[in-house]
Amino acid sequence: MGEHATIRVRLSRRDWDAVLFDLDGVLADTARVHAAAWKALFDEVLRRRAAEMGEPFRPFDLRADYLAFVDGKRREDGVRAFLASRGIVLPEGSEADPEEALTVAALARRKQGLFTAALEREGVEPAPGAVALMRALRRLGMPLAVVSASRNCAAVLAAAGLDGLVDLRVDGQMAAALGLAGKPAPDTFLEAARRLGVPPARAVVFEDALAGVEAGRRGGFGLVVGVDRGGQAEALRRRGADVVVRDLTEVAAEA
Ligand SMILES: O=P(O)(O)OC[C@H]1O[C@@H](O)[C@H](O)[C@@H](O)[C@@H]1O
Repeated sequence: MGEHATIRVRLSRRDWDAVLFDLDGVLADTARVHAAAWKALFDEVLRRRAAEMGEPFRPFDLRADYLAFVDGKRREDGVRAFLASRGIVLPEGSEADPEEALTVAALARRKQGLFTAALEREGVEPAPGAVALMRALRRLGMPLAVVSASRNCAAVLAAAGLDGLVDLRVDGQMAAALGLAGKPAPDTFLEAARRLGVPPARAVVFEDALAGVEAGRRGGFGLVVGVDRGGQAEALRRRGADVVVRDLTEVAAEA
């Protein structure tokens, strides 16, 4: 990306009353950390399965499988959706399951261990353009929320130095406490709009996940901006993005 990005979206305070951002892959560069943790988890399961069934090992695809089945969804929904794509249905299990159990609960817990370790190893950076756009919007008095499926949302926001820039966080922990359905259901975005006191039609959603743009569209948000980290612009449009940008350097704030 050159110094002067093409501006594809201009957000004015006259047109919009709030902006709701997804976190991983939109505000922070953590989508790759999640994807790598998912791959480590699933490849181990798939290897075990292949050995048991005498079948060839077909690894988790960091790009295609992540984007289609896991991205943007609650942790347990990601476990179920990817394994279902390989014809594998596991028992739900419970928090009491041992570490190596083949249950949804045990796999979700292992994913968290892998994610935390990777985060500590690699750190988190804000995504390109995120800080500048958030600051510019705040100067205009635009309320900003982060709406994420992640139960690590608060920690990631803080690690990326973005926690002081948002007015509201609706994350995986709040969704679990309130019983809100995860993306692609619109519930978490609608909860954010409700808490900010703005009608969805006057709010903008930024999302990089297919499940996320679908949630924005189903929620009746005024503008759904897809963020394409590479190669899925068309798919984002089909699932509900009104416009697609490559990153937040292509978005400007205007009075
Ligand atoms: O496991 P967590 O941190 O609660 O996050 C759930 C999901 O959060 C989403 O934001 C990510 O796109 C997914 O990769 C991740 O699995």
